Amino acid sequence: MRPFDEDALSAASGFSLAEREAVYHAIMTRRDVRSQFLPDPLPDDLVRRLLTAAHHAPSVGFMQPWNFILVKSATVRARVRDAFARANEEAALMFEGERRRAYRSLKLEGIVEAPLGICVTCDPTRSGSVVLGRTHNPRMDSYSTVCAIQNLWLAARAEGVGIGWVSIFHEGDLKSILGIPQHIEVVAWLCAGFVDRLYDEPELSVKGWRQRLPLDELVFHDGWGLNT
Ligand SMILES: Cc1cc2c(cc1C)N(C[C@H](O)[C@H](O)[C@H](O)COP(=O)(O)O)c1[nH]c(=O)[nH]c(=O)c1N2
Repeated sequence: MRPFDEDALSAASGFSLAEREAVYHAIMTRRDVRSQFLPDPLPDDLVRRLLTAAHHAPSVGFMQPWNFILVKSATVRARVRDAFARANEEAALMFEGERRRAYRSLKLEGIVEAPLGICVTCDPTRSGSVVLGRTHNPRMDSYSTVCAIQNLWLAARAEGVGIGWVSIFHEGDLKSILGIPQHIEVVAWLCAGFVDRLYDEPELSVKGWRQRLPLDELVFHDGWGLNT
């Protein structure tokens, strides 16, 4: 049986206790940011570190299907915000009564406030039509792109940069504003900027929209629904 004392763990993983705790600290305190962005531009070398973290994500067949469109232009970001506003009004109408009122009270983007927008895309043709690991599920390239986004999000947390993922768009609007070719999938619009404070819990939770589910209700053993 392998020993699991502190020294053995550090030796085996190459992470000291403080480094292991730092990984969990980034995970637990990462937040989706909508309204706390500071206007200061992000230095290019910092943005480069975030993109490098994203680019080291796992990807199906190592296809690396992502691209990152960096949008500093206030004019372009205003057009993206207008596209959000149109889609968001449609979204509001999908909820009824009190829930619609609550939805409308939420701030769900910081597209203009954040000094940088990062549109993350997925190119399904990046490594040919037959991709190792994607042969029976075509969505694996999108999943890979999401892994890149999560890497970026966690690295950003450690750098004091807030990230807000905005998904309330017609994809065609973003493609048209940014000149993205038809065959490329838009996976995310990320608002990025320095923050000096973050919510301790998800903003949707703090605002009473929805609470974190108990982990034990989500874990099954040896088959669906088997959690005894
Ligand atoms: C794929 C996807 C898409 C979106 C999001 C997330 C993800 C993963 N989230 C953020 C989401 O609301 C948030 O992650 C959860 O509420 C949990 O909060 P924390 O991220 O832990 O702060 C999000 N938030 C928002 O205000 N507007 C949006 O359009 C979206 N879209």
